[in-house]
Formats: sequence, C-alpha cells, structure tokens
Amino acid sequence: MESVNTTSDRPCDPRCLVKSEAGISEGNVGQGVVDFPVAVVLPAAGSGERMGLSTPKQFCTFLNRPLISFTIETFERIPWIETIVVVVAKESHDQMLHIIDRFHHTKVKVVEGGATRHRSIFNGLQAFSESMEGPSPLPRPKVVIIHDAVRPFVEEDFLLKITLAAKEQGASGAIRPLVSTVIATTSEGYLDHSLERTKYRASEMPQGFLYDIIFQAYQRCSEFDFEFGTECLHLALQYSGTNAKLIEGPQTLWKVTYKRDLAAAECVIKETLSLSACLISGTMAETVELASKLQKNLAAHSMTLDLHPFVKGNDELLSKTRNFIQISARRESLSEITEMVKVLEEMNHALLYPVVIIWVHLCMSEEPFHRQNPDELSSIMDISMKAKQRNILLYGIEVIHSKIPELWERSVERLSEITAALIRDRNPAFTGQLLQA
Ligand SMILES: Nc1ccn([C@@H]2O[C@H](COP(=O)(O)OP(=O)(O)OP(=O)(O)O)[C@@H](O)[C@H]2O)c(=O)n1
Ligand SMILES: O=P(O)(O)OC[C@@H](O)[C@@H](O)[C@@H](O)CO
Repeated sequence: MESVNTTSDRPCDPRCLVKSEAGISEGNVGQGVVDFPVAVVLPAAGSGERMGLSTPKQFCTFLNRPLISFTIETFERIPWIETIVVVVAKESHDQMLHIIDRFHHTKVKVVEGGATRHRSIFNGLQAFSESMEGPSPLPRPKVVIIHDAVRPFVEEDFLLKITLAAKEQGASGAIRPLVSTVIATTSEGYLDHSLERTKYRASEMPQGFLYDIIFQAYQRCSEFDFEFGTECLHLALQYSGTNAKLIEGPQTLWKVTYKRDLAAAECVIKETLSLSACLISGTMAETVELASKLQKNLAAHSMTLDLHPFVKGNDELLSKTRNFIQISARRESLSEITEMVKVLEEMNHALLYPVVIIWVHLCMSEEPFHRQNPDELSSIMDISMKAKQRNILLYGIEVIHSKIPELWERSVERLSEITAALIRDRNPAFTGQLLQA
C-alpha cells in the first residue's frame, strides 16, 4: 500500500465548465451537507478482454492520459471525499504509482486486486479494516462509494445523491433504463421468454454503502459469489439484509467495455474542452474587428470566446479554458506566443489536458507573411515542437486582410472553421504549421 501527496495544484477540470454553465460549480455541492467521512474504492484490476487490446482498458490512453487517470481526477476534486483506494493487479502496481506521480493525483492509495471483480472490491474494502498482517489501515469511512475505474464520467451532484442515500438507507445504486429487451433462452438456443422491459433497469455505478454493511456482506458471502457475482447491491441484501435505494443516473455513467467506448470517452472530453476559449486581439482596429467576427462565428460552433488580454498570473482567467487564440498583425507577436507558452508551462496548465494555442497572423498587405518572413516559418515549427513536449499544441493560421468585402468575409469564415476544427480535434499532427485561411 503506497501513499502520495495530498495537495492539489491543478486548474479547473474542463468537465466542471459544463457544470458551471449548468449552475453547478465544482466543490461546493456537498460542503456542509456531508459531515461524515467518505471514501471511494475503484476496482481496476481487470484484464479488459472485451476491449481486445494487450493493454488493460483502464490503462488505455487518449489525450495523452490513461483512462483511469480521468476517473481518479473526478473523485480527487471532490473536497468531501477523503480517500481513493485504487485496486490494481499486482503486475500493474508500479504503473499505477507512475500514473499517480505523473499526473499529480492526490488522496490515492493503491492496493492489490484479485482474480475477480468482487475479490478486488473486497481487497479494496480491507484497506480500511484492522488486520493482523499488512500496513496500518486507512481511517474507516462512514460511507464507501464503489465505482468501476473504467467509468470516467460521474458528476459530484450525483455522487452526493448516492452518498446521502447510502448514509440514510445503508446502500444505494445508480440505475439506467434498459436499451434492449432482456430475454431468456432455452438450452437449445431458442427463445424461452422475454422480460417486460419497463419492470427492469440496468445496474450501473457508482454505488454507495455504509462501510460496515458492505464489509460485513463481503465477509459473509460465498465462494460462488466471489467467483461469479457481479452485483454488490445483491451482496448487501443477501448478507446484510440491506435493500439498496436505487437512483436513476445520467446517461454519462456508461462503462468503458469495448473499443467504441474508448473513442466515445475521448469524444466527450474533447467536446467539453472545446466549449470556451480566451481570445487576445491587441488594440489595432483590424485585429479587434477580426476578433469580434471570429467570436460571433465560433458562437455558431457552440464555442464561447471571451475577449481577454493574456495576463500572466491571471490564474482565474487561465483556469477557465485550455484554448488561447492570439490575433496579431505584427510579426513580433511570435515572441508573445513564446511568452504565453512559457507562462502556461510554468502554471502546469497542460498537465491533465492538452492546451491549444492558435496564432492568427492578420496580413495587412497582399504579400503573405510566409513570403515576407520565410525564416519565421521555422520559428513557428521550433516553438511548437518544444511546446508539444509539454502537451501544448501550437497552430498558426494566416489570413490576408482583403480590401474586397466578399473576399474578406470568405477568409473570416474559413478562419472560423479552421479555428473550430483545431480546438475541437486537438490533433498534434497540424502543430507548427501556418495554415492559410
Ligand atoms: N478481477 C477484476 C476484474 C475486474 N475489475 C474491475 O472491475 C471494473 C468493471 O469490470 P469489467 O468492465 O468487467 O472489466 P474487465 O474485467 O477488465 O473487462 P472484461 O470482462 O472485458 O475482461 C473494471 O474497472 C475492472 O478493472 C477488477 O478490479 N478486478
Ligand atoms: O459485469 P462487468 O464485470 O462487465 O462489470 C461490472 C458491472 O456488472 C457492474 O459495474 C454493474 O453492473 C453494477 O453492479
């Protein structure tokens, strides 16, 4: 069992931007309501056979991070959750410690999993219990949340509902409507009967329990349960006589099981990252006009651009987004981009999610920038190569300020489309290029 640092030094989770727009700001949902210790057990010792990859799915990466890191981040941001126990296979122990260190995760303890999910969960629960052998136990929680490590999208307000219901009822669980009818088959592989779908629900995660109830259930359950069971709520009912309160959760609770689920998870995160951007335009009339047009056009792509000067130390502003668009007509502005990269690196702003910087060069003459300054092209590439190593993706776009209104409008439209695509896709392949709008 290992412990790691307990301070958190990270900018806002982009997914909380969604909540903040929905009026739910991170971190104050449960304060004052949860006045008892809460811990989480994340079973993550599976092999991910259905994913069909050599890497267990919890360690498959997207946006330069393993799936499990996104799930841990969700829980470590919640102030009323004290401890996160991650249960991994013995052979993944060092890899898990590396992930914790690499992404500065907090509150995390790592314990060894078992041959089945129930055995892994029980091992996780035992981390809180006195035992003759082994290191000193973690402080015993009043409520323990059990959540599959391969379900990265769970929101604080739903976790609060599950936690409070578990405190009151002894057990609680997330459910979702079935999307396919459940049928029973004969031994010959024919239809025996179908279940009336309205009477059934899919059991999802998170689930919450009074710690003593679920720990007792695992102490009493059979070898058959350990070997073949998949439902913690059943154990609580069968062995602790506790009937779980069922709470319908959002559709984002899905479990990453197949390859398509990994692609879907990446898509959800990218969508959330692209909701906002910081737009820096300087004071020149033409750049201010272009910024205003860009802001209006990107609103049509569901992107909110806030016009702000990029001020070092303005952590409140910088923590709100991971997208920065600098519009400039001056050649020297590349040095400003270098400074921006330096500030973002010092803030570790790209630790968890790739940061996008788009340098828009407004060419006031008919002679494109790259013809006027051929050596600058290599500078953009050099700056972007270094920035990419720190998860900062730098793109260049050149737009010529045509005197012909139709040409100018068409260029602005193309600039908007390219900008939206770069922010949304965050494709490292296009970094360092000077694209033409
Ligand atoms: N012995 C096991 C088996 C599963 N799990 C965890 O339980 C969660 C849900 O299980 P599942 O989706 O079935 O994961 P796998 O067993 O890895 O997937 P598969 O059945 O495709 O092999 C996952 O986070 C998985 O890592 C675990 O901790 N210990
Ligand atoms: O069954 P699997 O091992 O694929 O995954 C575990 C799921 O069954 C479980 O997370 C929910 O059904 C709730 O118990």
